[in-house]
Amino acid sequence: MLTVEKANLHYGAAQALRGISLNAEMGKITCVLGRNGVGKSSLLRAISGQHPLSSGSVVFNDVKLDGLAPYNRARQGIGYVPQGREIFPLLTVKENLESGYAPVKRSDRFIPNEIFSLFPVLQTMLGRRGGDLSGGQQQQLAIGRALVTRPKILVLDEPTEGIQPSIIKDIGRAIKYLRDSTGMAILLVEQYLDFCRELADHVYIMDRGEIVHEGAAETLDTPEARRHLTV
Ligand SMILES: Nc1ncnc2c1ncn2[C@@H]1O[C@H](COP(=O)(O)OP(=O)(O)OP(=O)(O)O)[C@@H](O)[C@H]1O
Repeated sequence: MLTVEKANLHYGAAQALRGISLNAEMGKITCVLGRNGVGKSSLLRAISGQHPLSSGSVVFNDVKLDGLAPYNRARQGIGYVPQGREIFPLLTVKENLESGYAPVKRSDRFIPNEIFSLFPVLQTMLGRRGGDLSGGQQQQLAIGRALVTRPKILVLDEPTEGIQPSIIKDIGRAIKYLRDSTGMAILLVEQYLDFCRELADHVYIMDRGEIVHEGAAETLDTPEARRHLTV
């Protein structure tokens, strides 16, 4: 299980996370919802090691991650799919996938077939440049690249952002498959309510750097939860 405890994070004098505590359990999909700018990406950057916490801690399967570099967190099993996907545009799809080899041991340095079963388009486009793919295909590639690192938890930053509905469905199916077949934990932040309602086992809502609601996916339909999500 991933546990974030009393996390505070600053950008200079500006505080983006204010005492955030949450859990993401193995074999469960945990969604963090919230409007623009409430600190969702900052939370994931803190978990993946892209930005340090000012105080508080991140613990994964009893290992304290604070102070570990991103590649060492990847070795601990944290697979991070960043907002905007961050595909290498001039590298091929195959090379982009292979860029996930860095944290894995030599014997695991191959692309698992499962990735092509989940996202067949990646197999047909292996020789194409990452920058030539559509936004939805790049999102699939970014998830594929994270899976190459053999994660125990997949951490996704707005996987539906700017993506057409048919590919959103494919991505939703893939996320459910990964939960059910591998028992990995999935933690995703989103603004797209229906996607979370459909997928989540547990939800949190953030507002201005704080957790303001926590519960089962059905609780998203309560007036109290809606109040934090409407613009
Ligand atoms: N590198 C940075 N330097 C300074 N302030 C930042 C930086 N990154 C984010 N912020 C600020 O921190 C706050 C939280 O931003 P964050 O990106 O975590 O929110 P978010 O909920 O992910 O928003 P979005 O949905 O727009 O991605 C915002 O006020 C934002 O302007």
